[in-house]
Amino acid sequence: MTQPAAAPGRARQNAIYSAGVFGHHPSVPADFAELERRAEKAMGPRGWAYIAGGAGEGATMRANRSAFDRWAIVPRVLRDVSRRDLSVDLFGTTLPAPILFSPVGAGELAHPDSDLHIGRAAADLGVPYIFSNQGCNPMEDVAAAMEAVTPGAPRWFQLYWSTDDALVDSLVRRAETMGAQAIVVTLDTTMLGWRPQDLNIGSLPFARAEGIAQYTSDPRFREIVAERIANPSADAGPKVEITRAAVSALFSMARHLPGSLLSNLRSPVPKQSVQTFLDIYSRPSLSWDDIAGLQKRTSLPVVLKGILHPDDARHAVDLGIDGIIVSNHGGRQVDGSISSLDALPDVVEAVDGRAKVLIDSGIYTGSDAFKALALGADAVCIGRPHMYGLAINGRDGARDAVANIIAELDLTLGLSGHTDIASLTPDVLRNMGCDHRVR
Ligand SMILES: Cc1cc2nc3c(=O)[nH]c(=O)nc-3n(C[C@H](O)[C@H](O)[C@H](O)COP(=O)(O)O)c2cc1C
Ligand SMILES: O=C(O)C(=O)c1ccccc1
Repeated sequence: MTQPAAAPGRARQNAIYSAGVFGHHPSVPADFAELERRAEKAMGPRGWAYIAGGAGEGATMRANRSAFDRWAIVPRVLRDVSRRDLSVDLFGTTLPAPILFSPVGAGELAHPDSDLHIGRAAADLGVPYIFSNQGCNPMEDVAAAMEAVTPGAPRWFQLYWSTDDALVDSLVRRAETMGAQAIVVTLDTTMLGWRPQDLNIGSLPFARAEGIAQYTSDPRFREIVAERIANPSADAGPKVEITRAAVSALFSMARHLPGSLLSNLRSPVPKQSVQTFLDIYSRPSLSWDDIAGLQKRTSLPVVLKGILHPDDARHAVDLGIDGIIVSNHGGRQVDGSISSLDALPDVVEAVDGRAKVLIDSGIYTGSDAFKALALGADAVCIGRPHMYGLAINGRDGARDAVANIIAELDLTLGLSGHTDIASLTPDVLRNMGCDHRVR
């Protein structure tokens, strides 16, 4: 029997091997270790520190990876796996695979116009791109770029809850208008974690106006900036020194700022935009009441990102939340945190089918995705791999880094004796209790 066109594993292998006959190399390496090495070479030191870096001594990042090694797949044979279906339903949309692009801010450190390229990469694959609130391109531009590739290409919006509620409303309205299918509220970054790689070189992308395009393109944000310029005493919060690079980065986004102000190079707008962002982007006082309020303010499904404790998961579903992303932010926030995979089974049990459960942090291969799905995730989100692909080869690199994970997931599914995602349960794994891989 011929393989259906939708089987991504063999199609991808065939494409790579066939191109190899003509001396063409794939756009990105097929394994994570080499992907990471090549990305480091492709990025500048500030980009590498920010994107690859983690919290503290890196224990959470290591835990995210080693958790996968404690679970072993126990393959079954002779089950006719010639036809496989990776599709899953999420909030009324059928996805070709249970995979999403995690929201990643300040991506321009890896590649100019990062979000446009990632958006096109996600649209190529037909899997959702969760736009970051700390994006480098306004969400409307990214949505348009995705539409140009595939009309209706799925996209979600990730929100950081500002101290200014009118800004929250404005961002949510814009997300609804640009066609977002869900709002993801990130809960684990109300303050920036302790990040030695960035601290050691004194680098905070946002202080250089990297990753603030959703703000500088927002009418409410501009209003706040204008108010602060008119009334400097309204200016609050710790001051940061705004570099010349930040000012020129903001001027390069000229079309998102009032032209009259930009025509004057001594304009206070760029400096005030950066300072305003730093002052208001996040509210550490955020509580469950705010989340309940948000559900009343949008018709879109609300997904909470950064949940690790089953009681928080229970609280979320009791409020009628539509989805949860089990995540420790890729190990970038709390050093010594539980890994996402270790947190997953208890969260799945607490949610008990009342909401969708997604996971990210340390999912770098198709085998990792298989294990997370078997432990009860409805879908998995991919963070650094797509950023590394982007750094190495732009849109094609971002696309192929994720295409490789989908391809390996498809092959792992079939080679383990399964033909669809729904049939994956914890029974397909064995807990080995400790690292069992021979390295
Ligand atoms: C460079 C970088 C920037 C990130 N920016 C955001 C962000 O703006 N919003 C957010 O919710 N998560 C952000 N995250 C976290 C990711 O969404 C995701 O949780 C994490 O990358 C998953 O871990 P992984 O990189 O090991 O796959 C960022 C992660 C990285 C690596
Ligand atoms: O770097 C991050 O992981 C991130 O999500 C973030 C978002 C806003 C401000 C600082 C960091």
